[in-house]
Amino acid sequence: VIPLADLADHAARDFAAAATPAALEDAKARYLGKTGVLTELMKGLGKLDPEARKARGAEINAVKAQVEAALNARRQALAEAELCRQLQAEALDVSLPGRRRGAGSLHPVMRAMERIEAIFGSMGFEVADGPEIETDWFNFTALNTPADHPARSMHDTFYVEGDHVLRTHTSPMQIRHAVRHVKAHRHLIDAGQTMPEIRVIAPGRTYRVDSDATHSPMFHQVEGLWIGEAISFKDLKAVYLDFIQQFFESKDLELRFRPSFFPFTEPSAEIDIMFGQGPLKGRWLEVSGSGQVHPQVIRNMGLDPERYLGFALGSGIDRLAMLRYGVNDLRLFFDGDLRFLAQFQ
Ligand SMILES: Cc1ccc(OCc2nc(C(=O)N[C@H]3CCS(=O)(=O)C3)cs2)cc1
Repeated sequence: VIPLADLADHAARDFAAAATPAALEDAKARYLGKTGVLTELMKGLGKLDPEARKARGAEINAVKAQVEAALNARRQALAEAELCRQLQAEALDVSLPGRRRGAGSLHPVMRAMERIEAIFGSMGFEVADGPEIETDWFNFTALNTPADHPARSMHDTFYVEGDHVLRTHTSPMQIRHAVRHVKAHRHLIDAGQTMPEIRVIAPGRTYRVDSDATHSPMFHQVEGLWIGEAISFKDLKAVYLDFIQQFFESKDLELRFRPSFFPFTEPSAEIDIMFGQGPLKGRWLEVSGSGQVHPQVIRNMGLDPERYLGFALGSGIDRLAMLRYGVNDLRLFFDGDLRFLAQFQ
């Protein structure tokens, strides 16, 4: 049995040893509960005479108050310890940088297309647009491609119902633009006055039945057309050299024409470039086709080929983008893999 005088200290040590609120409630019960020490002492008061009971009762109440004070102090301490633990556990480091919401970005082929449009735009070329599903006339016939030409075959061209095709190049847009331009200036032409030159590029999606590391069924082309009364190969070379130097941001590159054949140009030439530095240094790279627009195509625009002439060129935008960005597999452009695309933020 603990003497009354030591009870408060004893209880305080008991409460201090209680590590959790539940343990503290158990310790509390030992002193203040139904069978607690203090409760038993109070019960013992009944045996005493009134005088002694009053005095003893006061002594017990004084100790009870000390025990309750010790109990509340411990409750407070446990509550603060719990709060401190929570604050530690749930602390937010407000100095951390915010979580970025990944910003989208333009696809590398579209970046190349916009770059090409800006460069030709600075040389006075308009940008034509037109349907991706084309008629046989605009995709082949108007471009002097004979009925039995291999390009028309099913293993090269996607046919959709009727005699429509998925355009195999962006040339149809050039023809459409030229026909509209000639119609709009018919009055000047017939009056023997000067028709404003046709100076247009036609960038866009094109489709061919082909698929490997350097060919995709859908790819992107840009074609250029400059028609006037005295436009020749020298203009083509000047325009193309300026374009390609700006596109690759380098004057340290050479350009050469290599004789070739296209139904819509005569004479025709492939254009190769060679970088003076970098990983592709010293290698001739085919980048375009070009030529003097064929007289029949001039006629199909509604112009007299004895009076109007000019050049045309065509380039694969995906190919130019691959060269500019060092991409070695065309299919990477179309996989939609964010690890690849994020490099072009
Ligand atoms: C009215 C009109 C008249 C002539 C035209 O000639 C467009 C031309 N294209 C090429 C050419 O070689 N193109 C290909 C090269 C790479 S590619 O991406 O496969 C397309 C040469 S001349 C176009 C429109």
